Amino acid sequence: MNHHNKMAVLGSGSWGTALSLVLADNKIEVNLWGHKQEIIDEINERHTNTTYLPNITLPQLIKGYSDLESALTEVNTILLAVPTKAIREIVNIIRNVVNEPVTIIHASKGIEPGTYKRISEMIEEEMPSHLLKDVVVLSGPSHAEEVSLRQPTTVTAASSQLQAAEYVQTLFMNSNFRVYTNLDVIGVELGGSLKNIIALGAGLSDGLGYGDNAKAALMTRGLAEIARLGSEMGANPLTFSGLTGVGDLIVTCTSKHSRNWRAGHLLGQGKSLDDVLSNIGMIVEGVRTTEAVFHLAKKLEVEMPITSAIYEVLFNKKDAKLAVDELMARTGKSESATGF
Ligand SMILES: NC(=O)c1ccc[n+]([C@@H]2O[C@H](COP(=O)([O-])OP(=O)(O)OC[C@H]3O[C@@H](n4cnc5c(N)ncnc54)[C@H](O)[C@@H]3O)[C@@H](O)[C@H]2O)c1
Ligand SMILES: O=P(O)(O)OC[C@H](O)CO
Repeated sequence: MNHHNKMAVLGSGSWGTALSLVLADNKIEVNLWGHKQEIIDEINERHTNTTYLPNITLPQLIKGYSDLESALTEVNTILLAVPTKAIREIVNIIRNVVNEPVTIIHASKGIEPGTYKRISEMIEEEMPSHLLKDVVVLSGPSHAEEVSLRQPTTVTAASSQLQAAEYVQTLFMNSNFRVYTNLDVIGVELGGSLKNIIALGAGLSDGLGYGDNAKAALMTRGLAEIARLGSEMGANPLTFSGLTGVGDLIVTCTSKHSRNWRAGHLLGQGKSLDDVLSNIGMIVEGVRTTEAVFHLAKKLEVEMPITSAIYEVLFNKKDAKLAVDELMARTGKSESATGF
C-alpha cells in the first residue's frame, strides 16, 4: 500500500524517467519535471522519451512539466534524479516554492569537487530545516535501460531515520523492483559515487585490450580503496559488501549500459575526454567524482592508487597503458595488512 498517490520527479533524463515508470506502475501519479521543453512535450504528447529510453511507452500517470513550481503543486515527496552538479541549483528552487515540510529522495551518484560533500549533505545545506522532513538516498545496481523494461532490479533506500527509508521502500517496491532499507547514508552514498571512478578504470582496461584478470583486479582493489576512504569518512565498512557497494561496482564495471564504463572504454581506445563526453551525450558522473575524490584522498591521507592513476589519465593526459604499468610496478603489499 502506498501512503501517497502523487509525487514530483525532478530530472527527465534516463534515471528520472525510469524511476517515474516504477512509481506509475505502483499507481502513483508522477509530475515529471525537466528543463528541456521538447522532451516534456514528447512525454505529454507521445508518452515516450526516446532521447533517453528508446522503445519504451510511458504510463499515462506520468505527466511532464517544464515549470518547476507547477510540478511541485500538492506534493510532499520529491525525487531528485539530476546530475550532481545541478543539485544545489534545483534545491534552491524547491526551497522557494514549497510551504510545507517535504521528503526529498535523491537518486544521483556523485561527490562535489572543492567541498567534497555528498548529495544528502548538499540538500541539507541548501534546504531550511523547517521545510525538510527527511532525506533518503535511493541507490544500488540499477541501469535505467533494464528498469524501464521491468527486468528484476534490487536497490537500497537509506536514511538516518528508519521510518523514512521504509516509506521510500513502500513507494518503489514492486514485483520487478525490490527495495532494501539501510541506515548507513554515508556508506550508501559513497559506494554509489565512488564505483563510477572504478568503472571508468574498468572501461579503460577493456579499451586497452586487457582481459578479465585485469578487470577483476581493478574491481577488487578498487573496492578496497572505496572501503578505505569510506571508513575514514564514517561509513560502516560492511555496507561496501552490499548492493550499493560491490553490487553497483559489478553492474557498472561489467555492463554495456554503463556510461562510465563506455567513457573509459573510448578513452582507452585513444579518444580525447571532450570527444568521449560529447559522444556519450549523457552524464558521466565518474569524471567529476574522480576529481573530487583524488583531492579528498590527498587531504585525508588515504592511499587510493587506482583513483590517482585514473585522475592522471583524465586530467593530465597520462598514457593509460603507462598508468597500468605503474600500478603493477608498485612495491609489494599485504592484502590483509589493513583489512582492505
Ligand atoms: N541512468 C541510470 O541508469 C542511472 C542509475 C542510477 C543512478 N543514476 C544517477 O542519476 C543521476 C542522473 O543520471 P541520468 O542517467 O538520468 O542522466 P541523463 O544524462 O540521462 O539525464 C540527466 C538529465 O538532467 C538534466 N539536467 C542536466 N543539467 C541540469 C540542470 N542544471 N538542471 C536541470 N536539469 C539538468 C539533463 O537535461 C537530463 O534530462 C546521475 O547522478 C546518475 O549517476 C543514473
Ligand atoms: O551508466 P552509469 O555508469 O552512470 O551507471 C548507472 C548506475 O549508477 C548503475 O547502477
